[in-house]
Amino acid sequence: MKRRLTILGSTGSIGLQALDVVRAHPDRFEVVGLSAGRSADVLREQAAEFSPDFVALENGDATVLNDLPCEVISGPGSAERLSEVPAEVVLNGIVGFAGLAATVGALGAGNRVALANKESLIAGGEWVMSLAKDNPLIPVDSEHSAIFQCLADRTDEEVRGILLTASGGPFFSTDKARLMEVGPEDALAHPTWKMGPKITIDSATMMNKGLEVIEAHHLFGADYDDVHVVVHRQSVVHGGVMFVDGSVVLHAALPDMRLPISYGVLYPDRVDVGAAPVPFDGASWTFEEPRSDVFRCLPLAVEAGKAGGAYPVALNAANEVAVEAFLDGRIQFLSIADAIEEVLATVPDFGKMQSMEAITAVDAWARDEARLKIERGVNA
Ligand SMILES: NC(=O)C1=CN([C@@H]2O[C@H](COP(=O)(O)OP(=O)(O)OC[C@H]3O[C@@H](n4cnc5c(N)ncnc54)[C@H](OP(=O)(O)O)[C@@H]3O)[C@@H](O)[C@H]2O)C=CC1
Ligand SMILES: CC(=O)[C@@H](O)[C@H](O)COP(=O)(O)O
Ligand SMILES: [Mn+2]
Repeated sequence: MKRRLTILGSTGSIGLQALDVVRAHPDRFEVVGLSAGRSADVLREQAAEFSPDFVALENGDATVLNDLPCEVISGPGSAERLSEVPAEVVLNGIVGFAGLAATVGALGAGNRVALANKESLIAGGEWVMSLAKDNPLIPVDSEHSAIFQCLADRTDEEVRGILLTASGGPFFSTDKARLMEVGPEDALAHPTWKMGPKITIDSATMMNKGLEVIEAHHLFGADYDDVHVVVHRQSVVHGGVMFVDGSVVLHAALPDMRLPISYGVLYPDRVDVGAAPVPFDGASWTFEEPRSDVFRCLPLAVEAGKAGGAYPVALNAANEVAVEAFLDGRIQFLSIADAIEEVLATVPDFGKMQSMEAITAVDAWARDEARLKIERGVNA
């Protein structure tokens, strides 16, 4: 049976790997829709190969799509409109807060969501989970896919905690003096994963792990103190579940996003995506404590998650602005955490985050605040 699949962000790292999965298993998929941000030419080529019913282009020049034999949606809100088109599964591979509207759109339309866009859960939190009550939300983030697989249908009473592994990024062993000098090129050199620029910088600051703690809290209903981050430099063990009897079930695979993507879109089936098996040839697996004194984004995120309400929304927005500023060479690497900390220190009472309007208002406020603080010199 073919699964009717929409891929949002088909021109990005997650999207391209999802299309590799479809290419490897054409008998398993019918492509309903593909969406891009600006890359109209790439989207056009993808449409020619995968014959979707719809393409959606959020920001680019859509005229090159005009002669495609499918419906073209273009302009702001395109991905959200595509997310609402009936599909058996919508893979959300959009980067950043921009993905929230599409997660909400897909869930509202009754479509199953395979979620790579973790920012949806950071900003949308309980509200998104409440929308997902009747529709499954399948995690695609590698650690959460791992944990989801380890949990299977275990009950809350059996589970003591969640184990979230972190690669430690390119700077795990770098001293603080050197971290004041590292630039975008250094930070984009992730040791184990090849990903888009935003998440790669998040991995280098360890904000990615902080966002993933919040993501695990929402997806699995885990208390923050029961989500344990451990640095595992090899990125082979992706996560685990700690049980009340003292045992831990771990998930291992070589670092290859085609695995969690294929599992997420074909759940509960598993297929061969051509990944190499985990070698048991004497290679060591190591586990270490995170350096939260240097990588302050991790504790900042956990604090924001615990505070709840507007705090995780503001954390996410400030982080997006600060990462962009770092990539543009406007702030130093360590100033990413400074900018976020300064924004979090001034969050007013925004009330409950139970609608797109409420969340968008906090997001816009925090972006303005972060830009102001960066302009005034967060490095000073
Ligand atoms: N890459 C990975 O291995 C992993 C990624 N994730 C998460 O998955 C998400 C995607 O990451 P990744 O694939 O690395 O990111 P990329 O930057 O590689 O790709 C982002 C995709 O989103 C599209 N896009 C960007 N802005 C908008 C917008 N405003 N509206 C609609 N579409 C937009 C881009 O389109 P275009 O390029 O055409 O402008 C592109 O297709 C992130 O949330 C990330 O944290 C999670 C785990 C692993
Ligand atoms: C592949 C994936 O899921 C990323 O989120 C990955 O976890 C990033 O690596 P870090 O562990 O360095 O954040
Ligand atoms: Mn991850």
